[in-house]
Amino acid sequence: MGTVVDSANQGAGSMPPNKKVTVIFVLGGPGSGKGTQCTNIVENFGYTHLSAGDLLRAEIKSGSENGTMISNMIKEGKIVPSEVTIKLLQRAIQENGNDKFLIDGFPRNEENRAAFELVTGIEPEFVLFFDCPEEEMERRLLGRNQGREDDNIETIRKRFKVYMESSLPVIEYYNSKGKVRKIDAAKPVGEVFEAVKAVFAPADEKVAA
Ligand SMILES: Nc1ncnc2c1ncn2[C@@H]1O[C@H](COP(=O)(O)OP(=O)(O)OP(=O)(O)O)[C@@H](O)[C@H]1O
Ligand SMILES: Nc1ccn([C@@H]2O[C@H](COP(=O)(O)O)[C@@H](O)[C@H]2O)c(=O)n1
Repeated sequence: MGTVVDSANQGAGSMPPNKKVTVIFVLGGPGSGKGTQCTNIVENFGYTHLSAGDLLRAEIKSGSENGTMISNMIKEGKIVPSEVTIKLLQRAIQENGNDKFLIDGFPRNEENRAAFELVTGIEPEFVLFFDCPEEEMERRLLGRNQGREDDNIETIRKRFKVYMESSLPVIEYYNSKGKVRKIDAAKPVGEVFEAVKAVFAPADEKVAA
């Protein structure tokens, strides 16, 4: 795997000294299949999956003082202030023994991206981008059935708007740096994973070499 960040050189409030981490950002629209494919990547390539949305939902459940604010933002499909999400991601990385992380659903906007880089000093190895048409994502979200408060048509439409206006520009930013690995996510799960494997397998061989 290419650049591995040495945390000793990272920004203020970063990882413990000498903890080297490799980070891959997993991005794509709501319902594009990020979580589903992260599960497959974890099983096959030894990464730890950190979903920003899951961390925020766990924070609500924990009774944190930020819980109500986070819950309201999620119900509206809005993006939670970066400092909150970054703190959760940092803590999850620090507490985990692994050194390879899939960060799913982050960065969601330019503020997320710039603040994460500033605070942690971490640059992603690459960005795995699940590209899926909106009508397919909508169909999947309406059928997900996991009791999520934001999987209703009103909030889904708001999430799509935020994705188009705030998240796609972040993907474009990384694309301009040659860091985006784009996957056709409209195909069945197994076919999508075949394309994902092709991205990870050469990187894994490089680590072994
Ligand atoms: N390739 C696929 N074909 C059909 N259904 C899929 C595919 N990938 C995932 N799904 C289903 O679509 C729904 C959304 O998938 P998933 O939760 O992985 O998306 P996500 O991108 O993580 O969503 P979110 O950003 O909202 O958390 C789930 O019910 C999942 O089982
Ligand atoms: N970087 C992020 C990620 C997520 N959120 C909020 O959580 C909602 C659900 O996210 P999923 O990735 O699980 O779909 C999302 O709509 C945001 O409200 C966030 O604020 N910042």
